[in-house]
Amino acid sequence: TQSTRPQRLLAAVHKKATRGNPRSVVKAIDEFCNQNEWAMNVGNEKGEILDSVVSETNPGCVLELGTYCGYSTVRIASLLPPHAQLITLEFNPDNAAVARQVIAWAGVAEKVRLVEGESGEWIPKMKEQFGVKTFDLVFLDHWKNRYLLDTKLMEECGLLKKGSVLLADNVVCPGAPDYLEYIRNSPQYKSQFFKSHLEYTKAEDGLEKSVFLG
Ligand SMILES: O=C(NCCCCc1cc2cnccc2s1)c1cc(-c2ccc(F)cc2)cc(O)c1O
Ligand SMILES: [Mg+2]
Repeated sequence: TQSTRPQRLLAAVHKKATRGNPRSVVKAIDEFCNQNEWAMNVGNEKGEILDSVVSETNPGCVLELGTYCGYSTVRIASLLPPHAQLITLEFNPDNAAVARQVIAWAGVAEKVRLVEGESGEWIPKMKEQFGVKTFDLVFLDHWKNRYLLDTKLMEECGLLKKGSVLLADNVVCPGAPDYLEYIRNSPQYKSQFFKSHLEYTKAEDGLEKSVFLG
C-alpha cells in the first residue's frame, strides 16, 4: 500500500535525525520539506519566531492546537523549563500516530501530552481532564476558521489569565481574517504581527502574537 506524506516524513526523521536530539529532528524535517516534499509544518523561518516567543514567555503550561507531525511540538517542548507541560491536540489519528513517533524520537515525550480530538470538544475539558488551571502560552495552528471560536471558548472556560500569550500561525496564508479583526480590536489583547513567509516558500505569511490583558 502507498505510504502517506507524514509516513515519508517520519522515515526521513528515523534516517537522518539522532534519537534524543530535538534540533536534529527539526533539521531533518526541514530538509525533507525543502528537498523532497512540502508539508504544513511551521518551518524554520516562522519556527525561529516561535522559539523566541516560547523562550521569552518561559511557560509552565502550553496548549498547541494542531500537532500535524509534531514539528512545532518538538520545537516548543525542547525549550520548556523542567516540569513544564505541553498539551497538543490533533484530530487526524494518522497524523497523531506519526507525531507520537516524531516526539518520542526527539526525546521530549515526557513533556508532551498528545490528545486526539477536536478543539471544540477538548478545550472545555482541559481543567477537569488534565488539571490545567490556565495556559501561559497557546500556539494556534489548526483550522484557520476555528481560531476565533476557540479563543472565545478559552476565554469562557477561564483558561487564560493576565499575561497569557496567544501565538497564531498562518494569519496571512491561508489567513484567519475574523480572528485578526477580533484580536487586534479587542481591548482585552495587545497584539503584534511578525511578518514572515509560508513555510518552505517565498509566499507571504506571518504570526500574530497577542497578550491577554485580563
Ligand atoms: O490547514 C492548516 N493547518 C491546519 C490543519 C488542520 C487540522 C486540525 C484541525 C483540528 C481541530 N481541533 C484540534 C486539532 C486540530 S488539527 C495549514 C495549511 C497551510 C497551507 C496549506 C496549503 C497552502 F497552499 C498554503 C498553506 C499551512 C499551514 O501552516 C497550516 O497550518
Ligand atoms: Mg500552520
